[in-house]
Amino acid sequence: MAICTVYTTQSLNSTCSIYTPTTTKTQLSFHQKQLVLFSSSKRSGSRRGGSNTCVITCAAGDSQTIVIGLAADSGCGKSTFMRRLTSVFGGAAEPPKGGNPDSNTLISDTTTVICLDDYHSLDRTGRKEKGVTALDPRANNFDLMYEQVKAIKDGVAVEKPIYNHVTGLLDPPELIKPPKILVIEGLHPMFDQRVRDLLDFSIYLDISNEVKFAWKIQSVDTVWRASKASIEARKPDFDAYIDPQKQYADAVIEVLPTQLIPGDNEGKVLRVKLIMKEGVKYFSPVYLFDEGSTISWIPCGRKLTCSYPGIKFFYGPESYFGHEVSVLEMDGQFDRLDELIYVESHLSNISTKFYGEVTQQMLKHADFPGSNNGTGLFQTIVGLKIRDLFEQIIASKAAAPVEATKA
Ligand SMILES: Nc1ncnc2c1ncn2[C@@H]1O[C@H](COP(=O)(O)OP(=O)(O)OP(=O)(O)O)[C@@H](O)[C@H]1O
Ligand SMILES: O=C(CO)[C@H](O)[C@H](O)COP(=O)(O)O
Repeated sequence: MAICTVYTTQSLNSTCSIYTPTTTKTQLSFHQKQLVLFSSSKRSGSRRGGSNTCVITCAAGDSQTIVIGLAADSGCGKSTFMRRLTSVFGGAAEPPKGGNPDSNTLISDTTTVICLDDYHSLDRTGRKEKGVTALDPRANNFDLMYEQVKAIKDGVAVEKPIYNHVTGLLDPPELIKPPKILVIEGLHPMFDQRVRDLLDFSIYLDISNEVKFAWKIQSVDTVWRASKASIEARKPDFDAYIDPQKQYADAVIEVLPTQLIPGDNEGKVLRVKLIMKEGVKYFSPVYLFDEGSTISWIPCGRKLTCSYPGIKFFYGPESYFGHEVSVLEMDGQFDRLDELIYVESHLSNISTKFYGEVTQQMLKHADFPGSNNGTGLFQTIVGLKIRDLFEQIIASKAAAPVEATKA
């Protein structure tokens, strides 16, 4: 907390203006805000407010960390999504320099991504002994998770534990300094209400079981039976503790088998839904052609090459866990990523900074899983929406006056 002493006959530096009703010395206190005063004979601002109120307006508004939650089961594309998100902000995301080589943290200029596995309270042996999975709340320390996410949000660095996925042990902690954007990704970012309330935006990756199996088979084909068995063993806890979090998410990316090939369960062609909650501050849902209408669109034709089974978009309003949402759906896959610009130009509210930015991002990461379908497209768009949300929050803080009563 910094103390700011305000003399009404002085002006503040160029980022601040002071409006005060008297010429007497006034003391104000700020949370995480330091104001530099310069002596000047000029008086800045004008009289405003009641006789007992000082108002200070500062352009500096980036002292508080914005917190984003990303929930999903393991192996559901969180890391891929994080790579797309950090790329939107520019700069590479890397583990903390000189730290534990098995750290789960990724730091870039703007973002720090921490993995909530680091709040496991039981290590691998401990879970085995107690007969609980990592998805069980009893295997996680929500008090510490809350305290540390709150501290970071308030601008205070923390010593966060590390869960080592190589050894299955809890390693000594690592220092996490408050970034501009903190992403907490993992199994439980929206499970504990205290942590949930700290989130400025939340996302749930909802991968259907059929698709989960398909992705596991692709990634570890030699032990796919074990993977399938592990998905099945985790399912009761997944259903009890992970899946219900999607009701709290501001955006859900739901991944299902295609409907374009009757009876298809292969999980190669995907039907992906972007479910966007209405009424979320600083977040305006994406729409296709005409906001609020219901539209089914097959873009294949002169401008978009589509081989079998083609591509189908859907857009419309729906209800999701009692919330009003907008849903954008894409079934099928792109043959040529450079032609994605045709689809992008028909979408609105995608928060790009220039024409074709979605297509540029998709082309840049063409080798990431899901780049030829709705998973990559919607992850990229959500990344752009988060950048927009961040910029709006910063701008609103810069514009917001700080009010204090005269001491
Ligand atoms: N959009 C996608 N399309 C196809 N396969 C995908 C997609 N996203 C992820 N996968 C597959 O799932 C695997 C896991 O992806 P990723 O590492 O991004 O998930 P994760 O949730 O971070 O996993 P973990 O929790 O195990 O760290 C990838 O290796 C890839 O084979
Ligand atoms: O669900 C998980 C989240 O990633 C992991 O299974 C959990 O963190 C335990 O990890 P490990 O299997 O490496 O002991």
